[in-house]
Amino acid sequence: MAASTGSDGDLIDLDVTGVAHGGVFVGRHEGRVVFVPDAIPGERVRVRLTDTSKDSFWRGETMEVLDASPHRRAHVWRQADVDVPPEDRPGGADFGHIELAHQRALKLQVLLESLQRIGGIDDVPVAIRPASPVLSGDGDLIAVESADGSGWRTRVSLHVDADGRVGPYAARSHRVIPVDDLPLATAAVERAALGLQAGIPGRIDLVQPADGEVRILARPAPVDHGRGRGRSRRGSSDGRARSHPAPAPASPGDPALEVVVERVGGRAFRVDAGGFWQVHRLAAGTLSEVVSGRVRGLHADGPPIDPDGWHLDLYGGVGLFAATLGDLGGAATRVTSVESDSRATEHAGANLAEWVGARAETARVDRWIAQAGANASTADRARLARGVVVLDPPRSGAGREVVEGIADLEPATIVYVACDPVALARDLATFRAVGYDTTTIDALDLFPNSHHVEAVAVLTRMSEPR
Ligand SMILES: C[S@@+](CC[C@H](N)C(=O)[O-])C[C@H]1O[C@@H](n2cnc3c(N)ncnc32)[C@H](O)[C@@H]1O
Repeated sequence: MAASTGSDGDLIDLDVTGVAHGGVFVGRHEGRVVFVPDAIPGERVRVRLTDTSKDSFWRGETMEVLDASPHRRAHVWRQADVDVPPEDRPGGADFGHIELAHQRALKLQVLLESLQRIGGIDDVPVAIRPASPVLSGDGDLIAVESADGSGWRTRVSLHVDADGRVGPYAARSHRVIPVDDLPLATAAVERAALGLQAGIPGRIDLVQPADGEVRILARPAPVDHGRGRGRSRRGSSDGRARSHPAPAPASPGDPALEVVVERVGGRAFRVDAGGFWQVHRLAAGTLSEVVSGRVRGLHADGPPIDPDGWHLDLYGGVGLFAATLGDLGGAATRVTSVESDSRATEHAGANLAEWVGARAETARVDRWIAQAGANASTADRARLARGVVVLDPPRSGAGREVVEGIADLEPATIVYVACDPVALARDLATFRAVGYDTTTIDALDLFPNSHHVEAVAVLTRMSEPR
């Protein structure tokens, strides 16, 4: 078939047939793949082409819905709806126009397709579910996911541009969009955000830890002494996200370094206000519960984790999953949390103080694993082989070197907590090649109204240790 012709700015009508990784939808125009946001499979939409530079696919933006899916609803964020000009739609809620149950079905589909296509995994049943509710000791509901998936963000980043505008970035852009509401944020974060006055250009993080009080962390953009030529502090005029200067790192006395407390069940975790903590108000509890439940499920007849094992929490942050393992193993649990951020490690040390065998180490996981592989004594290797390794890497995943290094330690069980389906699928394929089978995968909707999905995969060793 002759290749279709088209230019940026052209309008085409597109039958949307599928969902792709990254919050975009896909259709074909005269045989050529076109990716568009703000649509739903089954819809016919009018699209303005925005990138026709590639032969293999084009990109566009949805201007109008010609034939709506029965799963379309009024966008949870009014300003992000399809009747607003695309350049004025704030980013961060790219599934907000879809009924919540159908959002979950689409996320599950993306995960399953990644697992099959990239991971070669098609024999593990996977279901998706919302965040778990929090119950009181008497079983009363204390906190629950909202019916429309709003009000969950305890952390929000806004931006101040050079003209003093405050707001989120527009979708796929570094253009600041002033907004009237922030429906994904908790009510307190939304209130605080909408009350912000413009300050110096840069980022403003709003954080609501367990005490309920919102911290406002101003992160001015670093002064660019000419080294960042070609990068723009005001964003690029074509509306696409490009290289952007990161805010200056926190310095002593910075409110980002204030120590706040987060709670999971009855347990308190110290964390820097500007440090990493799960964003959804129910996420840390949900993930801890799933990890704990799956590990317990492997050993229904004995202790949930081997009391003689050495257990690891890799990419451990302030020790959330090390504590989960500690709760499973009891006071003497030997568990090590490995994390590259030294302040997070410091907090992990305090958070894990009740376990005499717990340690928190500041290191890059790849280096720590390589050293353990090279230097562990025979006794330590035997303990590691009886242990559980939890890993919760950033979006890019763990990668081949880390996966092979973990496999070299031959732990009995691996629990992989993932926030990117493609990176997870790639790493699971590597794990399989080095002797680990994926036995269960739980998909969790911890980012409602966005395309993001969390997954917890459990892997077990295929054969006896060497
Ligand atoms: C997704 S967070 C998980 C943190 C923790 N498991 C939790 O749930 O609170 C990933 C963590 O990995 C850390 N990190 C990123 N790259 C790392 C690396 N190469 N080695 C060690 N830690 C890393 C980050 O600082 C961050 O704390």
